[in-house]
Parts: sequence; structure tokens; C-alpha cells
Amino acid sequence: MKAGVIGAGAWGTALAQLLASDGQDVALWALEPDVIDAINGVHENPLYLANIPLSPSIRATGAMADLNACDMLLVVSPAQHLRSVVAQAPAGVPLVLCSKGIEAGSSLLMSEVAQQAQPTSPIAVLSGPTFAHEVAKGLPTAITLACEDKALGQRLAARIARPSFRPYLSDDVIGAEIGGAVKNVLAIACGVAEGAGLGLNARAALISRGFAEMTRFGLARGARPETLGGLSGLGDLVLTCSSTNSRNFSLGKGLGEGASAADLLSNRRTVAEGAHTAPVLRDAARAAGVEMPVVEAVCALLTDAAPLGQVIDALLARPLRPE
Ligand SMILES: NC(=O)C1=CN([C@@H]2O[C@H](COP(=O)(O)OP(=O)(O)OC[C@H]3O[C@@H](n4cnc5c(N)ncnc54)[C@H](O)[C@@H]3O)[C@@H](O)[C@H]2O)C=CC1
Ligand SMILES: O=C(CO)COP(=O)(O)O
Repeated sequence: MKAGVIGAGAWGTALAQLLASDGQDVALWALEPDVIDAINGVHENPLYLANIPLSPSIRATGAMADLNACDMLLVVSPAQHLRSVVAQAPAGVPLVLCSKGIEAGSSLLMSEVAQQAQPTSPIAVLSGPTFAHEVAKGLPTAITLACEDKALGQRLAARIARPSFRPYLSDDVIGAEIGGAVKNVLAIACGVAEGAGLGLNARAALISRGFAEMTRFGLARGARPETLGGLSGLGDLVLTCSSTNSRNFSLGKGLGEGASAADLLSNRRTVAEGAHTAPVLRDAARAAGVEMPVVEAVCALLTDAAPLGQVIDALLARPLRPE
């Protein structure tokens, strides 16, 4: 049976390349006709994953019906579009959700959105420290595959694993999703520290205190601590907070250098999920009575609500407290 991938951005294309690396056929649904033409014609995706030669066994399509014969569908659209693409997908096929975010308006995690959009489809989540370019090049990578149905999780892990791509199994779907969603917001904060020249001590403080925020929020939503401390939580937090290869970190770096959020966010083709997740996460945390001061600070910067110096001063002036 063929694997299907929904979404041909950087990550969807890299996952299609990973699945095709043993020669199997992969159907890749793409939104943009020029992406479909480039993948089928010259086996490249210059728009989203430049300079990576793609396997000829990847077949791009703009018709969801071409995924009808697939036994597994990896969903890799931006989080805010997941509901609409999943609603168009074939029903009853296991969905492996690879998007990282929380839906605006509903405050739902991706598994909750997918369940509403395709109630008969079994759901798993694939999330961890995985820059798309590195996976597409076959560099060693480990990732969490979370599925409440353990037998299905094992089947999916076997289907997705490759010699240098190791899924680790979990049944904590909510925990895996919260790690991926929250780390994007914290990566913006670390980018700000880089752009403003605050130093590496500040970055380490943001990662540690950010992880405390992720843990508080995750536990309030029923996540397990070991998931938050694993690949999909701490692992992805460390990766994304450490490199300008991250779109979220780069967005933060621009803010730290003094650019306005409105300018940085206008006209971008690639997605910086943290910018969409931040206000939804802040509101969900406030509603749950969970303190997330770093997330609050990122929200202030994203709306140009306060000057950078003032936001940093407010974080540093918080009352001293036990760790
Ligand atoms: N790039 C990476 O290294 C990784 C990305 N992810 C996650 O994967 C998800 C997708 O990100 P990327 O592949 O990086 O995207 P991207 O930023 O490379 O490309 C943007 C994507 O958005 C799609 N898009 C734009 N408008 C749309 C619409 N109206 N309906 C449906 N799709 C639309 C485009 O077709 C394209 O696939 C995100 O949630 C991201 O957090 C997860 C792990 C790694
Ligand atoms: O999720 C990612 C790596 O695991 C990619 O991060 P960015 O979306 O910030 O580029």
C-alpha cells in the first residue's frame, strides 16, 4: 500500500522523501500547482525545500482523491489549515499529525481538530526535534510517535522508521502535541534574546524557565512529565531555541533586532507557527490559571504592544521565587 502525505511545505516534502527513500511509492498532496509541476517534472520543490533532489517515486497531486488508495496519511499542513485539509482527506485511514500548533478560535490541539473533522479516522502524532532539511538529507533523527492505540502505533512506527530515522513510541498524544506547540513560542523568545544581544546565559534561562512553563501548562492539560521531558518536548525546545534554521527563532531574532512584528509577519510564504500559537496559548493558560510569563512577553512583542526594553525589564523584575 502507498503512503500519503498531505501538505508539500518543507516538512511534508522532507517526510515524503524519507518515506520514498526505500523506493516505495508516495502520494504527496500539494496546494500550489507550481509545486506539483516541479515535484513531478524535475523532482524538486524549490519553493519550500530548495536544493534537495527528490525521489522519482514521489508523485505530487492536487486531488485528494488520489490519496484514496493510501493506508496511512501524514498530515503536514500549517496548524491553522489542518481542519480544512483533514476534512477533504479520505475517511477511515490512519492520520499521522505532523503539524505543531493550537487552533485559533477553538483552542483545540491538532488531534482534537482532526477528530472533529474526520471522526472515523484513527489518529497518531509525530513530533520531535526534526529540521526538514536534515531529515531530507538522511541525517540521524529521533522523533516521538504518539498513539493511544498501541498496536496501531507500533504498525505506524514500523512503516515510518528508516535506518537513520527512529520513532520512539508513546501513548501520550496530548503531551506530544503540547511540547511541539509550546516550544515554537519559546523559540521566538530565544530568538529575541539573540537579536537583542542578551547573551547565552539569557538563552539558557529562557529555555529552562520556558520548559517550566511548558510543563505547568502540559500537566494542567493532562500531559505526562516524561513526554514533556522527551523528544517532542525538551528535545524540540532545545533544537528550535538554538538555531536560525528555525523560522520561529529567526522571527524572534528580527524582533530582537528592532523590526516590527507586523513587518516581519507580512508577506511571508513559510509558516512561523509560534506567532499563531502564542495568543491562543496565552489565553488558554490564563483560563487554566497557569502562569506563562515568557509566553506573555512574546505576545506583547508580536503585537508591538510594548517596546522590547520594557518587555525585558518586566520579565527581569518579576518577584524572586523558588525554582
Ligand atoms: N519545517 C520543519 O522543519 C518542520 C515543520 N513542522 C511543522 O509542519 C507544519 C508545516 O510546516 P512546513 O512544512 O515547514 O511549511 P512551510 O512553511 O514550508 O510551507 C507552508 C505550507 O503551508 C501551506 N499552505 C499555505 N496556505 C494554505 C492553505 N490555505 N491551506 C493548506 N495549506 C496551506 C503551503 O502549501 C505549504 O505547504 C507546521 O505545523 C510546522 O510547525 C514540524 C517539524 C519540522
Ligand atoms: O519544528 C521544527 C523543528 O523540530 C521546525 O521549527 P521552525 O518551524 O521554527 O522552523
